[in-house]
Amino acid sequence: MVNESGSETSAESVVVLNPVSGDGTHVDPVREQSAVRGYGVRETESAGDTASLTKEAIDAGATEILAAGGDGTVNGVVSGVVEADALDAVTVGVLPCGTGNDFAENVGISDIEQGFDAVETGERRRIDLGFADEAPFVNSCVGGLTAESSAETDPDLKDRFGSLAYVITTLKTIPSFDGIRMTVTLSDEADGPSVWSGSAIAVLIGNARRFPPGGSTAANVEDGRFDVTVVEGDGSMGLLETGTVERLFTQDTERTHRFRVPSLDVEVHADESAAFSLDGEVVERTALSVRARQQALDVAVGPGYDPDPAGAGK
Ligand SMILES: Nc1ncnc2c1ncn2[C@@H]1O[C@H](COP(=O)(O)OP(=O)(O)OP(=O)(O)O)[C@@H](O)[C@H]1O
Repeated sequence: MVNESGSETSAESVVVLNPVSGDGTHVDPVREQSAVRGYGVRETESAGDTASLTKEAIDAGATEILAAGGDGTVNGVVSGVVEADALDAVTVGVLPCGTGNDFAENVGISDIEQGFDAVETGERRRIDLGFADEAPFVNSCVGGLTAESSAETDPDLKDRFGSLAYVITTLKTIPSFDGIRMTVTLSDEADGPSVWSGSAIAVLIGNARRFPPGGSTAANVEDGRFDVTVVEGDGSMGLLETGTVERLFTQDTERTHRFRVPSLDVEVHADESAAFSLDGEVVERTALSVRARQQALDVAVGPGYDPDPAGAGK
């Protein structure tokens, strides 16, 4: 099959390749493996391409789309599947080529070869998909201070904290910070809504990723619930040391509030806005409605996938 721009595409199985993910060393191996295994390759040329290339491939008949990149690329591919209205028709695979690769890790895929193998012979699971208003996210939606550009964020911090690294970078670089005044309305069919209101450093909404005080960062991603952590600000926080900031997000303190709910609404109070990072893609908002759509996304998972990583439905 030949597309509008004249390049070859494989109709059914397409790799959407971000050549600038990670350190770029993945480009040749991904191209080679795709050719050997008979996949079409669509390569992004600019930041907004991932979703549109995915949608084009689906419109041309693709039923398997492999995201070759990091978490931002997975997010772009899933956005393209949603735009094509193809959640019930398409399986998403992941070839981990980014800096952090949180999502790949949480679905049990550790390298490029394993990503291809998962699509060809692995198990398919339907996992939860988060929506922040209309925008999907697979890993996490992290709201906090207006994030500094991702370029300033240390790759090691990104590796360990994923999207949260942007908030941590900002906290470490601003001279003082009072917290963002917000109201978080958490809804659970069983218990009805509950409300948290106050000054927050960050609100962390995990779908495939949890933000626990130690232990695994993988979440149960088939239970239709988010792991939500609100980290409260005390109104007198000065420039913080790296260790202090990291402890805020890795330990349970009197400032940490945890919830497990299928939906929540975040409202940032008048005259403030917050940056929300959806799998690392940053948007500014004063209000956000966040919903889990249970088992909405079909994913080719690897041998290390554990549907209930923390045990007993946690
Ligand atoms: N051809 C391109 N040129 C410039 N930017 C691109 C291109 N294709 C995609 N992007 C952008 O690259 C960004 C980062 O991609 P991605 O998250 O996959 O890699 P990463 O940051 O190295 O990994 P991770 O998120 O796992 O740490 C995304 O925001 C995406 O929009």
